[in-house]
Amino acid sequence: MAVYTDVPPDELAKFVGGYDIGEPVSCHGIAEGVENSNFLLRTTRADFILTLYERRVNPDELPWFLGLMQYLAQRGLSCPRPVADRAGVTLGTLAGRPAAITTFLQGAWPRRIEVPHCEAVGAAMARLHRDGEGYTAQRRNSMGPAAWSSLLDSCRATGDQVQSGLIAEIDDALAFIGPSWPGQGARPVLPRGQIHGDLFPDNVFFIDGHLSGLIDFYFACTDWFAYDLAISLNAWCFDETVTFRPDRARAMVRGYESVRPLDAAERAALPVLATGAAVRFLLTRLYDWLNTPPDALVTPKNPLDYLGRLRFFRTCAAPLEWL
Ligand SMILES: Nc1ncnc2c1ncn2[C@@H]1O[C@H](COP(=O)(O)OP(=O)(O)OP(=O)(O)O)[C@@H](O)[C@H]1O
Ligand SMILES: N[C@@H](CCO)C(=O)O
Repeated sequence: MAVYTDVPPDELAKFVGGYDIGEPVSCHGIAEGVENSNFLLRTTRADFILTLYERRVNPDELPWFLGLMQYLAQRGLSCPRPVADRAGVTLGTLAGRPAAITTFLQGAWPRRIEVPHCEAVGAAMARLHRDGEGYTAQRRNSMGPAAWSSLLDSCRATGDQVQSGLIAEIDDALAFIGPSWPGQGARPVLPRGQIHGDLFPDNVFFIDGHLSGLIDFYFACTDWFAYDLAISLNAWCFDETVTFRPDRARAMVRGYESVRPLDAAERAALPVLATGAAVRFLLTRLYDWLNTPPDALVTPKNPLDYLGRLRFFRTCAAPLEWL
């Protein structure tokens, strides 16, 4: 369960009193997620999400994330909208943590992924890329290639306990990715802008098979659009046995291109971008696996699911034959 910080009732009442959203009726910790503490806050007027920012979020960057969500929501993208307090401020402090209240999004994430989900996610991602264009403030990808070596170093001593040879395999992948990444040497740069950066199934809500919205923008950043697609190809297009599902991947790319066609350089870069995305989530999962105490109220995700993805994408020739 991802509730790292308890909120005393008197502090909650004082905090909510700063907003014009009614009186708090209940506030329950939400079991899902691994990054932040999330609560379903029910007031006399409506349901909201209360988030206390924990681990990987740099508090100085919170105004950028909240501003992006506000901007995208104003352009019609269905995503949580930060709620301003009576002074017009969307970011506060609660129980010693940075905290914000956002609107509650109806729907549920798909427990069983079907091909049409993938097409809908592709289209929604492309709309996010298009609609984010007027949000000009940039945020460097703090989980991009520049961060991977030090993450790997922090796992180096104990990583092979998870699987023998794992660290050497990641070292080898990084040596391949480094010079092959867009913008390196003669490699072309790609179209870039605001990306979600973590568009996994548990961050996309559906109602009756229709996509109802996107949540969790706290890894959003300014990066190659095609890298966002590469992240979601990893997250959505493998089954439970970590077998690649080309039907899902084709549907995702089709959905994406119904809004924003990929150019030739983006298509050619997809294998290395997908390899990099596999390394990124393998590393963060590995770090969490090695550093989460057994009695913690959060269940770390299995890093080896991403080793399977990494191996798959490393064997793909460019351009991907299934596109
Ligand atoms: N705006 C929202 N509307 C409705 N439910 C929400 C909203 N935001 C979060 N939730 C609920 O809280 C859960 C966890 O939220 P979120 O994914 O943002 O947490 P996280 O700790 O950042 O997780 P992750 O591991 O995906 O990074 C979601 O799966 C969803 O059930
Ligand atoms: N979506 C990530 C967790 C949040 O960073 C994962 O599944 O590894």
